[in-house]
Amino acid sequence: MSFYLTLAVLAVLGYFINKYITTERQKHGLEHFPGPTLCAISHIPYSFHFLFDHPKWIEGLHKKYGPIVRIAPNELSFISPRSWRDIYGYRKDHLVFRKGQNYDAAAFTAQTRSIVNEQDPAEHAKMRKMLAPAFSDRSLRLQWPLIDETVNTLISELAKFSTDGKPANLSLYYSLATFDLSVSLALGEETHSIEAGKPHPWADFFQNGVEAMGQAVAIRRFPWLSKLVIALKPPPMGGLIKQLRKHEATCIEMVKKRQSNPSPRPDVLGLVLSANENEGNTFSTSFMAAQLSDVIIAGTETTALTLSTATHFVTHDAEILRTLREEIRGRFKSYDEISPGTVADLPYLNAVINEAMRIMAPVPWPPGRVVPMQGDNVEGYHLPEGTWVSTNPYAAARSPVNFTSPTRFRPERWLERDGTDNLDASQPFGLGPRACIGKSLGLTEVRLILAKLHFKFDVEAVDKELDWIARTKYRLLWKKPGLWVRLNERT
Ligand code: HEM
Repeated sequence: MSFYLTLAVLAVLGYFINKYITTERQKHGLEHFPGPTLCAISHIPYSFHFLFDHPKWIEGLHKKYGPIVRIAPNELSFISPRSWRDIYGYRKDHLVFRKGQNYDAAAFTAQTRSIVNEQDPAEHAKMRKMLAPAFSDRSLRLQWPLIDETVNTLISELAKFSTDGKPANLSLYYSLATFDLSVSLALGEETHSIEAGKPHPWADFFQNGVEAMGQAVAIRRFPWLSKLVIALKPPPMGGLIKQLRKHEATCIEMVKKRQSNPSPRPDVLGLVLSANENEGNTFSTSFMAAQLSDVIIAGTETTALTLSTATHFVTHDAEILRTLREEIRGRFKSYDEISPGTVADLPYLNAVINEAMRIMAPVPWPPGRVVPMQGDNVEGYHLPEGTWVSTNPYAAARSPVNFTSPTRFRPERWLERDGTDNLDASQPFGLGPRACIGKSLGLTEVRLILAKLHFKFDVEAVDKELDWIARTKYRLLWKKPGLWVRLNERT
């Protein structure tokens, strides 16, 4: 009897679970899209993976389910070049897809909106216009001497390793250099972490605080949990929230300091203030600090990761290293000829950089957007209003649907006239109105550092077996492993 009773209870339970799953699957009108059942009914898988391995998880889902995957109850992930254009680009007679709630977890959101997290397209356009004068070609030219000076400091410090015959950890030195560059170019503050050979105290935030933002993104998908965490501040969240507040206070202090010492130095703050003064615009200190915090966060580890990925793959392939060296050493007769103005058109160097950003997208999270009023088409499918969508930068650029031998580092694919790769599937700087405002600056930094490095030194990897992709951990941005090299200065 008890056997039949158990069977009956299980049957009823099974019926209700099945009914629940079917109802949840159909709730958002996305039941026709493939994906794991748990993702269709719960945010748990998305949030869990957001804490640890999101890009690699999404890459795996696309391999299993195809080019469109339902990754959360109300959310689809895409990988095609067309989806980049549909979701992020400008389309005639279409509304802009605004940023989704993932961006609410950024620094300063409790006080003010900023360029990265502003969701309203009209408000964002105003902010972008306000910051644009600092990122024009003219401004970049004014910043060239500042960039050159910091890169020369980096190369001089690295030369000491060559003299001492000790290996250097380029992962570390790239982060030190891009941090010094970002702070100097944003705020005019000198942090001298290259010379110190270790991160500036403020730079701690850029690993741990950014990681905290990633945790906040994961938690915010469960509003009750989010409230609980804010109220109880359990470790490590309590410490990380404190660190976020400290970072905000540091930014505000630095902006105040710079505002009380007006100078003609062409840093972002100076350029923005003078351009907007002419227009009669004024901004609160916390508003400016939020913008500069974004500029520093957005410009530091993205650039450092690109440098590290490029260096890793170049030093693990003798043919690529030889071709790159020949191009750089063939183009320049002396070190002093290498400058921000002369490194732009080295085709093989640019191909190496494009390939590094393809194989390891520096911004690896899904840049989520929301389908606007009355729904819209993405990749030919009409999606209901409010659906969350993204093209996954990591999965798209590493998909065999878009690239032949996608896990192979092959700069030549960027130089082939009639190659078969869908190069447009790799969009490391994003597309459309929210694309990277610092693209030219970031590329100038990367080109200059790599050109000077390979002109000055023969660079040799210490760990020939290092698996860069496996050892680089996702923590909203990437946490890089050590990249140890021997540097032999050329005579
Ligand atoms: C290799 C280097 C870089 C890469 C790959 C990169 C990538 C990106 C991407 C993908 C976005 C769009 C993010 C989104 O939609 O959520 C973005 C936005 C942004 N980036 Fe970069 N970035 C780099 C360097 C820089 C630098 C050097 C700066 C400034 C100094 C910078 C400042 C910004 C800002 C302010 C935004 C927000 C733009 C907006 O929403 O209007 N980035 N970046």
